[in-house]
Amino acid sequence: MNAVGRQGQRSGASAVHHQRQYSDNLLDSSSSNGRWLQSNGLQHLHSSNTSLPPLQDYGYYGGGQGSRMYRNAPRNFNGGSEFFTEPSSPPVNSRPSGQRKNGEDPDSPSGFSPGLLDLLSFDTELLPEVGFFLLDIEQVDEEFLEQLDRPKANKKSNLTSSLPFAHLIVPRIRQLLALQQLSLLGYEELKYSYMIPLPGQYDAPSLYRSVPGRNFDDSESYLANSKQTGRVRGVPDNNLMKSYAADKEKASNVAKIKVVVRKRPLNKKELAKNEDDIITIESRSSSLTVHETKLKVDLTEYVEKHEFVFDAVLNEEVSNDEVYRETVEPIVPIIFQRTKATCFAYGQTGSGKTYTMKPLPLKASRDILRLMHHTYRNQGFQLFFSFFEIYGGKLFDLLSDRKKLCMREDGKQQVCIVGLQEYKVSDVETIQELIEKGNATRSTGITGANEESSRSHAILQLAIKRSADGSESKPPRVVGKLSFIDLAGSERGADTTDNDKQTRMEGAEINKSLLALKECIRALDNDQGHIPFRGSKLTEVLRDSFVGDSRTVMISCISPTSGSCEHTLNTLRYADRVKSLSKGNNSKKDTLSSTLNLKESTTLPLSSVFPPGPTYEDGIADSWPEHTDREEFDVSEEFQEPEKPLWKKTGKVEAYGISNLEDKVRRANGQTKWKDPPKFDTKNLHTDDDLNTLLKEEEDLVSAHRRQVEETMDIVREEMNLLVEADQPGNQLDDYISRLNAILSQKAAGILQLQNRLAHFQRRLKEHNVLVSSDC
Ligand SMILES: Nc1ncnc2c1ncn2[C@@H]1O[C@H](COP(=O)(O)OP(=O)(O)OP(=O)(O)O)[C@@H](O)[C@H]1O
Repeated sequence: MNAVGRQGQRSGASAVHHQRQYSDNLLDSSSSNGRWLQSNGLQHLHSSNTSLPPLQDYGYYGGGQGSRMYRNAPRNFNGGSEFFTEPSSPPVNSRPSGQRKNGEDPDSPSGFSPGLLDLLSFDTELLPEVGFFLLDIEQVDEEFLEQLDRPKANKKSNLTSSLPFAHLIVPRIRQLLALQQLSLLGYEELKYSYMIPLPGQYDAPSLYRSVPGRNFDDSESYLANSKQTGRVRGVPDNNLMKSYAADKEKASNVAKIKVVVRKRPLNKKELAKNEDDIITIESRSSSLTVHETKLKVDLTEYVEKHEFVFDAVLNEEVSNDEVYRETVEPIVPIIFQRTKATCFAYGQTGSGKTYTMKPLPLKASRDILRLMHHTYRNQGFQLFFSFFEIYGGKLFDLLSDRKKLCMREDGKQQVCIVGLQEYKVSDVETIQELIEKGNATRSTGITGANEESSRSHAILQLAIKRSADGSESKPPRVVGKLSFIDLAGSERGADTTDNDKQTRMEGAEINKSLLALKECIRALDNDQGHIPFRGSKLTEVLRDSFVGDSRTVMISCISPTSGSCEHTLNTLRYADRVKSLSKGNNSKKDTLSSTLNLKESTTLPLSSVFPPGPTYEDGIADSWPEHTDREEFDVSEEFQEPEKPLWKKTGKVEAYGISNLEDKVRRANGQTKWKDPPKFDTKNLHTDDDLNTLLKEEEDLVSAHRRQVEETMDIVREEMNLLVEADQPGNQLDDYISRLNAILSQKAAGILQLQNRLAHFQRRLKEHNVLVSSDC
């Protein structure tokens, strides 16, 4: 049984800059704390804490001795170039007079230097200075609390004096424990380092954890305010309750999946060629419109608009800092709460994936280290760094001269990458060097051509580990992980038709991994028991990021020009599917998103078997059917399984309900936007327009069918995974089969609708032909 408490306090004068100093060791045997423990018969607490590392041993931001400065000006997580250094204790001998080493001189509290102290060294004379204390509540039990509260709670105790403020602190600790029991506070949250505001000192809502948009040093500004105003205010009990509940809610508010789109600016070449920017962005509504130029049957041009809504849409003026704030920053704190998070960039070659991804790990590392050395100080967290790539289905270590790596699964189905170098890192400079080294290896890999980077997935992982007992004597275990993936260019998945076999194979592998990634994310967000991680090397490697509490941020990168229109639409459709098919898609914005995207996908008016002909926006009713839309991902050979065997196998297709029918087929459709559906009237048909309409419908039909095929492909792959898993002991084959049946029922309904649609089209074409021949 032991507890470690520390108090933080604000330095004296300056509101802008202030200095912090830390005790050399929380439980220095010569400290007042040590003496207090001894005098109170609690020396066992003392000795059990000697495993704690000395506080000055950070090696953070270059390390070194001497007092380091915090800037107490507003600052956000990413910090950037901002001045932020961690304090450390100056050598004892060099301490200025007037500053007291913790516990050295208990009789002169007025000379007490600001810093973190052991809870047990509280001194009543420090009352105006005391801010909060940190508590390793895992170690706290009722016996301990009683001992702290001895005068009231345990008259028979051998303690000779009570811990100062025990009467204030103990009820707080009990309150926290009660919150945990009420599930308002997770055990993990409670377990590690809590800063508990001292009653009567602050009415600050939550000092113990940073939240986005707030300084890590907010606690200090609270302290500063409190001191400046000289106010001593009570903290209503329910305020604390509320703050914990609110914080918990905040953590759970970090969306499981967040899809952000980033548009890059026109580059020099594009500007020189006077290329059009075809993408308009409405940041406030997180929407964007792609203006696609098409040709009518008479070869006149018209513009078709495709609208999309995502969680955030970033225009070409948005900086990398803002991208970080929008994407990764909110998930950094929760990886200390046993969360595995993945951030990946998706998009065609040259759309800005690397440009976007490159700065993120460094910014995240900075924040992680800041949390480790500040909020989670002395909790035994360690940061590990690794960087590897997947190229042609094989793994290469980017920090070991592209050494080939093997992936293995242990008995507990934990994936480990044999031979992968993992570096323990404690400062940003080292991380920066490692990132640069990995990037250089990546871009000069194999052929040395930059093109190759577009054909590999680069995975940079930041793992937070901690040994079970918080000490370094045992090997640390992963607490949370943040993976950054710079994916292969999405258009590469379509290289399966290339003449070169190598290129085809690469394309198939990329295709497979992009599909598998999408599937895993969807399965994750739907809390499906089965995550189809075996779909590709990429998802297998990321397996541990797909189990437990996970978060995914997808950044879709798009190029602005008309030459990239097709790829841009494919990227946006991929992103849309990742987002809109998810169960968690229930925020206000998301509802808007699905509504809008649904509106866009009304190409097949399912409510009618004989749907009216469409009118396009901008008064453009007709279009020549341009079959320019390539498969979003060409079907790789191994996915080209026929549907039939599946249907036969289950034998239940006819019995399936047609629920979610419209939804399913709408999803399977393209993004073509339609105005109010006009009435179809054969009498008013005008030859060219009608032909355009019909051909446009045919195009839509083909596109719907294409999506059906893609879905079938997914199902086949899913089924293959299921069968593989079913062979393993303990798996429930029945569950798998019924889930498969459910998927197939939706599929069957979709195909049925497609058939109806086809019949309708054939009828209309016939009518059209009759009309044309009578005109002649
Ligand atoms: N938002 C942006 N602002 C300014 N320049 C950008 C932006 N996004 C991309 N660029 C520039 O565009 C070029 C291509 O970007 P980048 O290399 O990141 O593309 P990519 O998608 O990673 O390509 P690949 O898949 O081939 O690796 C680079 O020169 C990059 O500096």
